[in-house]
Amino acid sequence: MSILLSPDIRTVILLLFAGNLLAIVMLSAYRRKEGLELAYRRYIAGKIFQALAWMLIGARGTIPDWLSADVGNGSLYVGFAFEGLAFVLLERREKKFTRLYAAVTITGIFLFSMFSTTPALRVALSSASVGSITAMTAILMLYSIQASRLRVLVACFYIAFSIMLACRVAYAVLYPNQISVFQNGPIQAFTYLMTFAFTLVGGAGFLLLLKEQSDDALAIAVNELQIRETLLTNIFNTSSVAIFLANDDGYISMANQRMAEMFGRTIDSLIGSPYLDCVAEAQKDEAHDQLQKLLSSEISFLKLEREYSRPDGSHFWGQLTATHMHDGQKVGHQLVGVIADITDLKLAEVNMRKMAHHDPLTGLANRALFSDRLQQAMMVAKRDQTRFALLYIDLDKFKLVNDSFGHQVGDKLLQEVALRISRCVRDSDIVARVGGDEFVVLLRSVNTTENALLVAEKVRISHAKNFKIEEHDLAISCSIGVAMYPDDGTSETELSAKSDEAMYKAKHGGRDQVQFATITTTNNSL
Ligand SMILES: Nc1nc2c(ncn2[C@@H]2O[C@H](COP(=O)(O)OP(=O)(O)OP(=O)(O)O)[C@@H](O)[C@H]2O)c(=O)[nH]1
Repeated sequence: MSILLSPDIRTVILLLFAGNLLAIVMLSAYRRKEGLELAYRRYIAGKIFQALAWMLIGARGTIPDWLSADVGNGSLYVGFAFEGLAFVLLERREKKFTRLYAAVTITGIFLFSMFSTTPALRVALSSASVGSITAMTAILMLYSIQASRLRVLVACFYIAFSIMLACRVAYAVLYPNQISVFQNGPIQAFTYLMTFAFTLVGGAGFLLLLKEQSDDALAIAVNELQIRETLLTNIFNTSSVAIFLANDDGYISMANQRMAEMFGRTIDSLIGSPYLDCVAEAQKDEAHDQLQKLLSSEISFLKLEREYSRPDGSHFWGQLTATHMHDGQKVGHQLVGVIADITDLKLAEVNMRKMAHHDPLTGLANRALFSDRLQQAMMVAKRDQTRFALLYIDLDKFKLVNDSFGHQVGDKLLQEVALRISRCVRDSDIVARVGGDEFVVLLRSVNTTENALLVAEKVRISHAKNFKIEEHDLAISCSIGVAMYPDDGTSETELSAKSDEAMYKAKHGGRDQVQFATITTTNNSL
């Protein structure tokens, strides 16, 4: 007991040195959480400076006095400043605190070097500086954003230590002859033992607070993960697109409700079945190759349009977006696929394409498509040195039908006429509607004027039978102009102009007849 009350001060200083040294060793092995490194490094630095300080102070008498007193005390302030800063930085990583601690420490060092002329003044100045730093740390910890119980407790220790140091300052000022650094006695013993206890409590407190911060961060991370999981589950379950996971054998391991609906199957029947089973037969080989590339990481992303099949035999078009995923050793290679049903889009696309090239009333080719086919036919005929015929057909007095029975009847008549003309020619020929009641026919397979006349006459005669439109029995004839490639022209403009000219010849000749651009043929006689 007597040893406890009057320990040798040098021994206690040695203990303080050793205690700080051990704290450094222990802390170096501690694994801290990311983001807390700055506080952790400051604390270690604090312990290094404190160990150095106690070593220099303890060596008083064996090393130069300025080194022991000035550098030793300076190191002590810096050590406590780093330690205090570490506690503050655990929660608030702000530069202003570093500046605050630096200012107080530098002031302490300056005052000590200027005014520590007597042992008592040294004690007073040293205690005042350390006390100010620890008091500041306690206040900053208590004013933290969320002071936990542990933080308040550590701050209380700091306050107690500051109060003790304040008492020591007062004692040194009041009784300057009774105090110096190495003087033995109960007050000195109490001071140093408190400092030792404070060192232990501070170290344990810091580690616990470090752990508390890590736990809090972990709890926040877990909470965020749970929120994300809930969000992802909701997206997965309520998505309007099919979402699935497939393992490295291409077997589906997870599928959402939309996928089951899209494929006309149950989720249970999808899970465990090969993804390729869902692909339409015609695309299976290609899909297999792409799946292999994805699963072997040859490609990491895939976006394409694919035809899928359902167990009832029906098909639909889907846009597949697939990504390759590798999740450590747990699940290995995985494929994440998203399929959007684009069947309606595809149909609309087909219709749009058709509308761009076809006459909406009759379904025949329009002028653009006809022109394209005519160009092709000219190229082929030029290369093969063959001929072909172009018919220009205009209905006779069609206006009368419109005027007498209305446009609706006129439209239906045009549809019927389109049908009759189409039936007179081969599938390889092209029939187009290029104006109100004007049609053109490209006879690819006809290379003599005789044959051209035969087909043109067939078209003309196909109009001889009355058209039954609604309750009306309509008679309508047509005038046909024929141009031959290359005899009448070798360009679209020339051929069109010549067939048009021939058609007008037929109109002027009394209608219901066929006229050639360059040879005169009176059809009615045929
Ligand atoms: N019902 C209907 N009529 C159309 C359409 N496009 C044009 N027409 C009409 O078709 C008629 C074409 O008349 P024209 O070729 O000028 O003259 P026509 O009465 O046939 O007399 P000719 O050609 O001289 O024998 C006009 O009355 C146009 O308004 C259409 O899509 N539907």
